[in-house]
Amino acid sequence: MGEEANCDAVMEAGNGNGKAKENGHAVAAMPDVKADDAVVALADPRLQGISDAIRVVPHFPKPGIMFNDITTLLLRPGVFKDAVDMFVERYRGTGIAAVAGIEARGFIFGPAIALAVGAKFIPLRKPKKLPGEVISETYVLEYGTDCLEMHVGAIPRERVLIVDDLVATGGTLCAAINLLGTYRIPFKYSRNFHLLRSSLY
Ligand SMILES: O=P(O)(O)OC[C@H]1O[C@H](OP(=O)(O)OP(=O)(O)O)[C@H](O)[C@@H]1O
Ligand SMILES: Nc1ncnc2[nH]cnc12
Repeated sequence: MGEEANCDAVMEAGNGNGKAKENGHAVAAMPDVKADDAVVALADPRLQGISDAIRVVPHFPKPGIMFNDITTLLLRPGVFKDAVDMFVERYRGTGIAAVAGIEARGFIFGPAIALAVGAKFIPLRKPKKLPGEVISETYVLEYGTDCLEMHVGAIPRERVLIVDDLVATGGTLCAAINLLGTYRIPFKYSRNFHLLRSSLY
């Protein structure tokens, strides 16, 4: 331990309360992004198309939830490609050795990004899906609790990009960070996690 932080937490294509759709921009949870990068990202014309392609379904799966449905984006190959490309362009050549995708929607975007940046893919799965020895992290969602698991043999010692479709409460992303950090995140970085957690909840 004592090494520099080497796990980037990324991604969303809308947020859970529909505000990302209101301002017309996808919101990215990128704790390592500098202000200048954020301005460039918001100015990217592809973001409007991505935002427009995501259907917002009110009161699904229960009253009060504004559900950001990415299946409508997947029906438009050009926009789907834009979403993948934006992450590939940001992370290609940055030393990402592994992409960790969160089940299930992180499995839609993660492998494409992994292949394009030349990284391996690590599935972070829901409980009782992985056959080998696992480590687990339970977390709270907008509509219940859940758990993520990762094969012990997949624990990366390298720079990892976490990919999912959306951040709502941030509980899933924090669980993924905790899971990846179980054996390798130094104290210095844990403090950053705390800031990330605060900003997302
Ligand atoms: O920020 P949070 O409040 O944690 O919510 C975001 C998570 O919720 C959704 O997944 P969900 O658990 O619904 O599972 P699914 O991908 O299998 O539909 C979404 O794909 C994120 O993983
Ligand atoms: N508002 C939302 N839309 C889509 N998926 C979600 N997962 C958690 N909250 C969500």
